[in-house]
Amino acid sequence: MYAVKLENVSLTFDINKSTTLKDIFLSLWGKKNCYNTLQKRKIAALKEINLELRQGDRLGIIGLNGAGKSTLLKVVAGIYPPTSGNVSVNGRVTCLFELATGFEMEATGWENIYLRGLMLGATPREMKKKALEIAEFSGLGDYLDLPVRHYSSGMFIRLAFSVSTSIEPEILLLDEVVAAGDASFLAKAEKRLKDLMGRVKVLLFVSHNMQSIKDFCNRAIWLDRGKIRAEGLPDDVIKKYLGSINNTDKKRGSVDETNTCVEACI
Ligand SMILES: Nc1ncnc2c1ncn2[C@@H]1O[C@H](COP(=O)(O)OP(=O)(O)OP(=O)(O)O)[C@@H](O)[C@H]1O
Repeated sequence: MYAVKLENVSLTFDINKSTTLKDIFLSLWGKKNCYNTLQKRKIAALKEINLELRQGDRLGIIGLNGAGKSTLLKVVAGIYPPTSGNVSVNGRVTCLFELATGFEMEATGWENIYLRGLMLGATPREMKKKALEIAEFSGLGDYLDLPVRHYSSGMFIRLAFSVSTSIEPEILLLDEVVAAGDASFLAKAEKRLKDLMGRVKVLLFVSHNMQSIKDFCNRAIWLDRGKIRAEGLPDDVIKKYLGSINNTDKKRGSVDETNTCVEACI
């Protein structure tokens, strides 16, 4: 039985860009046609992705900036519906990205611990048992009695990270950039995260750190302009990816370009 299955999944973002003052000046100088006040663009973030993950699969997702890695995680999380294709997920999903979103601003830290825990699939009884441990890990002390609208962004992250990592996920979606609060919190957060990544059954892990991909994953895909360019064992996929970067580097002298497919510009 699969845990995650993507069949021919494509996702295109429609972007409407208003004409700016700069565009108008450029059009006056004949540098740009500015008849349309709204320029329509399509960004093909994912193109015909096929993927099947089972228990024990720990998938590393690599690729240049803009290749579609985070979008892929968001499609699996159900945050973005695909433009075409099918996404099926069997199991409790925990997302460790965009941690600071989804709080009830008028509710206290304690109340948000319960609400988030329930949203992540824990039962009320489980949450009663876990709440104290979560509160302790967050280190937020008396702040937990206040509505979270009084929190700093670092405090949000502490709270969200503490809850999300205390509920045992079946499928863990992780974007490497988990800015987990200040230095004092970061050390214990990293340890907890590594423990969780080590024992979770199904992992989708986006990272630019190739060593982390090798350490935590047993499969990998290289996304290139929204398409899977290579898949297989992490070592092999990383070799292909880094090889292509070196080639591009030699040809162009730099690789700091984005890896996005802007399909149409009307
Ligand atoms: N909400 C959105 N609206 C419009 N375009 C988007 C949106 N989210 C992502 N994109 C576009 O989709 C493409 C893929 O973005 P994505 O964030 O998935 O890339 P990434 O591989 O995660 O990049 P990075 O390594 O820089 O984090 C980019 O061109 C980005 O501009």
